[in-house]
Amino acid sequence: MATKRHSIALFGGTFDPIHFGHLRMALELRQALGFDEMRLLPSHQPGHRESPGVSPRQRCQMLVLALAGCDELQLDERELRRGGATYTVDTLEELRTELGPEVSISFCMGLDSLLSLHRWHRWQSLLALAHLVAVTRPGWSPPQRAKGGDHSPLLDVLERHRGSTADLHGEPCGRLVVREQTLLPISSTHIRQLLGNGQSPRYLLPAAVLQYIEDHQLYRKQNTAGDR
Ligand SMILES: Nc1ncnc2c1ncn2[C@@H]1O[C@H](COP(=O)(O)OP(=O)(O)OP(=O)(O)O)[C@@H](O)[C@H]1O
Ligand SMILES: O=C(O)c1ccc[n+]([C@@H]2O[C@H](COP(=O)([O-])O)[C@@H](O)[C@H]2O)c1
Repeated sequence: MATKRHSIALFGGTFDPIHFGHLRMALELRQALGFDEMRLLPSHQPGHRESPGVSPRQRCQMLVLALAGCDELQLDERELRRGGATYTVDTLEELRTELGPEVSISFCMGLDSLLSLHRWHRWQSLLALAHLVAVTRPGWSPPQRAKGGDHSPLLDVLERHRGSTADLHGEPCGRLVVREQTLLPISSTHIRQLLGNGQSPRYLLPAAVLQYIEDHQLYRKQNTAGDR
């Protein structure tokens, strides 16, 4: 029978800005899957999408405010410290070197992120470094092979590595767990749109984060560059 080893979960994102959807997902995952640590991991410069509208430092400050007083979630700033284009495989390699081969590392994401995994930098190396945990989000269905369906490298890998919650604790890496969880229908895009239209995103994100956005006049229509 598998023994429980120290387990660290990472929840990576652009967090532009952080909102209650991210925070609830991270907290519920930690509670439901029994991770010893759950770290929010803001990316520096996502290689796969448009540059965020505010600076990495500002996104990080909003995370600090969002996590204040919460012992169950931590902030991991390594991607911001590393700078440059952010690739998850680099982060996992760095962590694996730091933590050694036995600690369980799980990289958590929404299902929308999992569906584009085959476009991530060196994606085939990810499961040799960590487990992947994907949470279903309204409007997205888990990947499925069509009857007599095409060859899909992503589906092949996902099927081969499918595992259970127990595997996340019994093994250090190499399993994919897809978990159904009620997700709050909130997105950073919607929050940015509200602010851009002069409307309040109140109740979608922590009050301290909204106060920071207002104090620094972020996400206004004319403000797209931030203070990089
Ligand atoms: N409402 C939500 N509940 C749970 N997870 C979410 C939610 N929104 C995004 N996520 C997940 O959080 C991670 C980081 O997402 P990201 O920072 O891009 O947030 P977002 O709200 O999707 O932003 P944007 O609208 O700018 O794309 C991704 O894995 C994504 O699937
Ligand atoms: O490494 C990659 O190529 C890669 C491509 C897309 C997304 N990611 C990571 O997935 C996480 C969620 O991304 P996003 O764009 O939804 O914020 C975040 O930690 C990104 O760094 C990583």
